[in-house]
Amino acid sequence: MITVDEALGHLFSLTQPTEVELVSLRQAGGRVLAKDVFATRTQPPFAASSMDGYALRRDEVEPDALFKVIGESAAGHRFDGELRAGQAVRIFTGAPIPDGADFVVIQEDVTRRGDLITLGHSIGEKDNIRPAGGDFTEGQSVAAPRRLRPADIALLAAMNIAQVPVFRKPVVSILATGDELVQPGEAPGPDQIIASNTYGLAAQLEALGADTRMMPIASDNEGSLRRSFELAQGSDLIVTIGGASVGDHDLVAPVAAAMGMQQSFYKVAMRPGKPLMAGRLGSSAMVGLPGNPVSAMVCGTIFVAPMIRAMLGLGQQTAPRRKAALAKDIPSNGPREHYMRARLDDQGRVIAENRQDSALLSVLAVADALLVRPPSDPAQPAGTIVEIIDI
Ligand SMILES: Nc1nc2c(c(=O)[nH]1)N[C@H]1C(S)=C(S)[C@@H](COP(=O)(O)OP(=O)(O)OC[C@H]3O[C@@H](n4cnc5c(N)ncnc54)[C@H](O)[C@@H]3O)O[C@H]1N2
Ligand code: MOO
Repeated sequence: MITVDEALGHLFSLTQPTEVELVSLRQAGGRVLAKDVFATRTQPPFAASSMDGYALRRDEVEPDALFKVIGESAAGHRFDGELRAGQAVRIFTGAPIPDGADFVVIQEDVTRRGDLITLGHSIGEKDNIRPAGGDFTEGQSVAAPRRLRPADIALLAAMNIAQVPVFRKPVVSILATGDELVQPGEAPGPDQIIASNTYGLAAQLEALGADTRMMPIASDNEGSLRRSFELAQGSDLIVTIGGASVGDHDLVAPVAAAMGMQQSFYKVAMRPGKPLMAGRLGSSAMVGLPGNPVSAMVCGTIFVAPMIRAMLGLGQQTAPRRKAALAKDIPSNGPREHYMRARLDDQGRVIAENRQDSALLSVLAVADALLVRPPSDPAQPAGTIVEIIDI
């Protein structure tokens, strides 16, 4: 059996970033910027007022000074003339500073009568002017790769970048196998259960930016599995679930092999997730996840999610870990790396769930984190610092 890190190394060598496509700004949120982009303009393009008030000359500011208001500068409509000594221009937030002015007094500090204003006694030093280019200048870049957050979208919009180069969403076909499975909403027979982890995995990978396709459930026979694999052809990644172990009905590996899969590995020293398999099938990377629902979801976090990030050009990174203190003792671990389902208490300390069976979705659903136990880790008392992966 290989280690989790070795398995990840193999999985990364099966992936490559997808091609670059241009999408409109409205479609770009959450996508990964594939090329550096450059501001096509300067913002603000002119010195602008940051307050509603009066533009005038700084060297004329003194208590009780009197000015004549000679016009108005509003956002979108500048004052066309030039301001001279003793003059002020009514100005609003975002409006261009008139030529000749270098200071804005906020209207709260001014008394106006007709077209005359008198300054108050506590004007201060702040000029209330945003200089041209104070936010960004033409040619300034936003560097790729970067997952575009709402703030990035606003910045690209301000830079007048309407079409954004992003990595194409990797197409992931998800293929459940097993005679016992029916889709949610269908009526299961007496020996059947509902396919669940396929839906969990699809939600997980969609949230990361994959375009997931749910294949029909394959029955436990060669013909059915073959048809499902054929339907999934051309995907960037084919993820099978179930049929990965050593039972008589575990046909994923033999059928994939008969269809030409070049296997990179089978079995990883981890718990849950031991019977993980991967390889290349035609033009697709293929990962065979174990069927136990929690095993499939944990492998989704530890293996498939990093593959998707790599395909999206975000580099080859393991699932992010952080440190936390144990709130309760934990028993010794066996020979495989263990990803225990765990909760965080209100002080951020971690508590391993009592029941760790890889069939228990209700336990996974209330877990906040996976507590990572190294192979053969001895029992640990409360207070020990451990590594966790937020889920
Ligand atoms: N003799 C051995 N038996 C098993 C071993 C072993 O090493 N020797 N490994 C165990 C481990 S660990 C796991 S994990 C499972 C993995 O088995 P498979 O990948 O072959 O999965 P199945 O047998 O098809 O299913 C296991 C379990 O999960 C349910 N299942 C399957 N697919 C789905 C789905 N899409 N949604 C919900 N539930 C699903 C299935 O009904 C089974 O209950 O093997 C152990 N056995
Ligand atoms: O490793 Mo299996 O994935 O424990 O349930």
